[in-house]
Amino acid sequence: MEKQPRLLSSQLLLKNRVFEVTLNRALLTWKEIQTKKKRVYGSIHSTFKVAGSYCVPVPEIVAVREAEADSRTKDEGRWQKLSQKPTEGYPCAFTVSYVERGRQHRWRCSDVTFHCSDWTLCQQWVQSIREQLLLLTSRPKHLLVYINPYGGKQQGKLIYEEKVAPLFSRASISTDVIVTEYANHARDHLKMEADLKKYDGVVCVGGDGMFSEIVHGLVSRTQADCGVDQNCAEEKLVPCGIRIGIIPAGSTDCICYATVGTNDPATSALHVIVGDHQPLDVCSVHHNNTFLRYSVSLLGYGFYGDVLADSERKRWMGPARYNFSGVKTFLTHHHYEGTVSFLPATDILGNPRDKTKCRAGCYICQHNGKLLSEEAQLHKMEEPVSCSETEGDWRVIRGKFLAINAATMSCACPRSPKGLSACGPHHRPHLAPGSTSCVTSCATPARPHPHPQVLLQLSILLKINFLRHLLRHTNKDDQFDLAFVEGGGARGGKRLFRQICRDHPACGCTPVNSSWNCDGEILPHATIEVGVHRQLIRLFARGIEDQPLFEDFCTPSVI
Ligand SMILES: CCCCCCCCCCCCC/C=C/[C@@H](O)[C@H](COP(=O)(O)O)NC(=O)CCCCCCCCCCCCCCC
Ligand SMILES: Nc1ncnc2c1ncn2[C@@H]1O[C@H](COP(=O)(O)OP(=O)(O)O)[C@@H](O)[C@H]1O
Ligand SMILES: [Ca+2]
Repeated sequence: MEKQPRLLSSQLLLKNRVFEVTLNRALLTWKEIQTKKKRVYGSIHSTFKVAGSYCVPVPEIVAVREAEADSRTKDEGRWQKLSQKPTEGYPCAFTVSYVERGRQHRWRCSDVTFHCSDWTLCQQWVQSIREQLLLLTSRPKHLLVYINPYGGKQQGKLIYEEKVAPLFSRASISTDVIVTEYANHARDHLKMEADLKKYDGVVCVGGDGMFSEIVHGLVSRTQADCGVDQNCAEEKLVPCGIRIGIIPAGSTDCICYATVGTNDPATSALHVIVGDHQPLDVCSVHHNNTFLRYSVSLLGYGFYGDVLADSERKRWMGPARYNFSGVKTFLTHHHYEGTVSFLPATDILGNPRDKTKCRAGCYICQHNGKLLSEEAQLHKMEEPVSCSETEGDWRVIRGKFLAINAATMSCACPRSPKGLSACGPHHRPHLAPGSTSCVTSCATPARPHPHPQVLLQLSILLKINFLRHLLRHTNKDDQFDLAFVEGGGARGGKRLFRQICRDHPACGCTPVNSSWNCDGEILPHATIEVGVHRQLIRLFARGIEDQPLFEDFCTPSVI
């Protein structure tokens, strides 16, 4: 990093020890100065030695404030050593709150209090840090908060009041809070009433369904303001100008987990405070040229549709309803006949087994997902032909499916920390490359194909394999090396599935239709068209950071 000019540097006390504290535009650093007795030519000299050294990036400082009346009397001896005397009767200490990184991508707000020799110096420090914070223009100052009191374990209000509101107030963020009173309250308020010009962002306290309400409200509002017709499947949608923060308080919370790395309310609040940007792709779902819904996480027919339909009847169980309905659905083993048509994504990175990881500041997400490396060229040539037919550029798969899943993001969540998309080495695709990942688990093939990765198995074997496939969600293994699972990318901006046919007679043991699970909301239509809209929304998130090697709470970084 380019060396930044020093703005301020002083010797200050921290826990009764002397530190050299320095502020520049990028970093706040503090280095301990230990006094050590050293014998030189027979006389005792006091020499300084630099020991522990810590730093916090300025953008990760949450706030600075003057500390309350402090333990100055205790420090008297130390100040005398530094030949300084603290001013009587004034606060001579200031506290810096900053982001501290913990295990598994968790962030915490920590405090460090520095004691100054006089009031003027203390004021100078507080002022200088505040000035640096004011330069961070991407930080939100005024937020509109929607709380779903009904989702997850019905703790949304409590989570916000106890874990989030105190952090927002520490960061001097003002809020207007709406606790929703019915389903689609937040969506309709955003679409028709909210004065969005007043806010720097919208915060959603709830699960993926609540986030979906916010997305629908904002996207619909933006299209209405710009005269774009959502019913026209071919329309290019206009990106939303306002960012969304997600405080996880739902049952799966995969959009939060996949963009931050954990489902922890305080971590999410800190991501909002520091004002990061994470663009996300959004799928639009149409039926007969009528707009149905948007999807950001999972659009799943068959297994996940059936799990959802069953689990909604067991809401009283809370998040555990999915496990119960998951096992039940697995054991009932329904499969559905249908046709999937899609345009393979050959012009982007993020193929199955792509070696690049999508991490904070991802190169692929920032560079329009264009084919940029030789490695990607190679993927293009190796793209499997699979069991599908082709119709021009389109690939068509007909068969009996246990599940058809289109994941616009990794769908990583505590149940499946690596997510379920086929893209990326650990199945964590890019967050905004402009494609969706289509994973089909077929029961019987319409036509077997010799390619080893897409050869489909008979359904009795499939049942065993499907369990193995599910089990692999829970660990690091490759979910897509099983013979009956097909994974592939589908191109964005075009129709992904042309139709899932209802009219093929199914074999006697199978109900005719499942329903679509669209980000956890039931879509009753079977035939749908899906298109991907690149980077349509932006979150207050950084993407998943590379994990530090050390285990314990560790920031401020030790230099
Ligand atoms: C044997 C253990 C297998 C564990 C398999 C775990 C698979 C988890 C995949 C998770 C995909 C998540 C996609 C997320 C979608 C969400 O947008 C959406 C809404 O979120 P919200 O509740 O916050 O509003 N969530 C969902 O649709 C929930 C899907 C959850 C499915 C759980 C399935 C459990 C399956 C258990 C099968 C066990 C078979 C055992 C046989 C003896
Ligand atoms: N006040 C409310 N009362 C009832 N339902 C609500 C309310 N606010 C939002 N909802 C709806 O609650 C459903 C579940 O919310 P969600 O955040 O997805 O929680 P969960 O993760 O538990 O499913 C969503 O369909 C959402 O539209
Ligand atoms: Ca839900």
